[in-house]
Amino acid sequence: MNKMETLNNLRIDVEQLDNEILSLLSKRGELVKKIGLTKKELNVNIFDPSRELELLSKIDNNNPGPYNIESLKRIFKEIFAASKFLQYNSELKENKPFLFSRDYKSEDTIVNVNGQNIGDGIPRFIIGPCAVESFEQVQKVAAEMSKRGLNLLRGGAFKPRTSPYDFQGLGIDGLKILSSVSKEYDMGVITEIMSTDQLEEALEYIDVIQVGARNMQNFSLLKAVGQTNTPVLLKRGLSATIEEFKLAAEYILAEGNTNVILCERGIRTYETATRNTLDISAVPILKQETHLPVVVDVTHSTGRKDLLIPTAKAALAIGADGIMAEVHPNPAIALSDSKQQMNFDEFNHFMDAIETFSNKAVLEPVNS
Ligand SMILES: C=C(O[C@@H]1C=C(C(=O)O)C=C[C@H]1O)C(=O)O
Repeated sequence: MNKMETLNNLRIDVEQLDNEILSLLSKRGELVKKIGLTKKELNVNIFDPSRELELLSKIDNNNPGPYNIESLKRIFKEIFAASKFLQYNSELKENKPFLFSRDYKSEDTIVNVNGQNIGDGIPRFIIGPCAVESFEQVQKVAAEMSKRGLNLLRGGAFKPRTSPYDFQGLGIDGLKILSSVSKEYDMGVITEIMSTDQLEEALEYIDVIQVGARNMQNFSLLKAVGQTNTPVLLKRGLSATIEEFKLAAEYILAEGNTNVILCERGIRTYETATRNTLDISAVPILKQETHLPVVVDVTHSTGRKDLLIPTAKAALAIGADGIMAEVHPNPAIALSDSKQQMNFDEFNHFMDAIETFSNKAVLEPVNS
């Protein structure tokens, strides 16, 4: 046998052993999963450091060589870590699909807000000023929306501003304005609540609680809104992955509130041409992987009025259930986001363009 053949034969033996190690690891994995389920019944922790130390010391005592004990410890610590992962995941994945998932519920969730079924296949429009500034300001916007048959009114009363010196919103007075205007025009009110202590009082005035991007992982707020029956519009965090976004929704669903609407509002990237980068592919991913309605906030994702029409068209074309956009009677003097809110002419032009587009899309479906 020449040297090359010897090498090949040795490698064949190594592969044989690798297969045996794999099958032993697989058997170990199955045992570890059973241990995990037993621990769950006993209500004890998955991670057991003293058990791991005991196993490492046995490995040290029984080590026949040639590997040194430090190498073996690293290998076995990896095995322990993979085993704990199996135990945590067998609990989550095998016994209980995530409540947001299509595995848990295959049909689309439809959230009814003031007679509008968000998620039923018809595009919905959530329109209003960035911040509530006065009764007249909100009333003017509502009147303009009403002319177009729109009845989902947004407006911020509690404003999470980047600078503490910027306008922080009118608070409860802002909610009262939203509520009385919405009664006058028969509209549903969507507004952001920033903390649990605002929640109870706010519920008297609003129809949809918005959890803003900066609060997407405020877990106590998510749990608190989950304990209500009021629909929740959950915005994607500034730098949140889709996985983190879905898990934030899970916090709300796990408390029993099934009326959750997801809102893609752009994410932070290196790109500076837009305020945020609209992650348009998040829409079909969320539609595939969750049963929840998905809306796109074209104002915050772009921060540019010239991009509102194309991004809204793209959002609807790719499967969004609705569009959120900001409108102000006089954006130049708005107390927040003055550059990105539409005035009434721009708003009507926007709606004309989107209505034509979505009717056309319905009449002439694009064959893929
Ligand atoms: C399997 C167990 O759970 C964990 C994983 C271990 C392992 O892979 O051997 C050991 C201790 C625990 O941290 C166990 O407790 O026995």
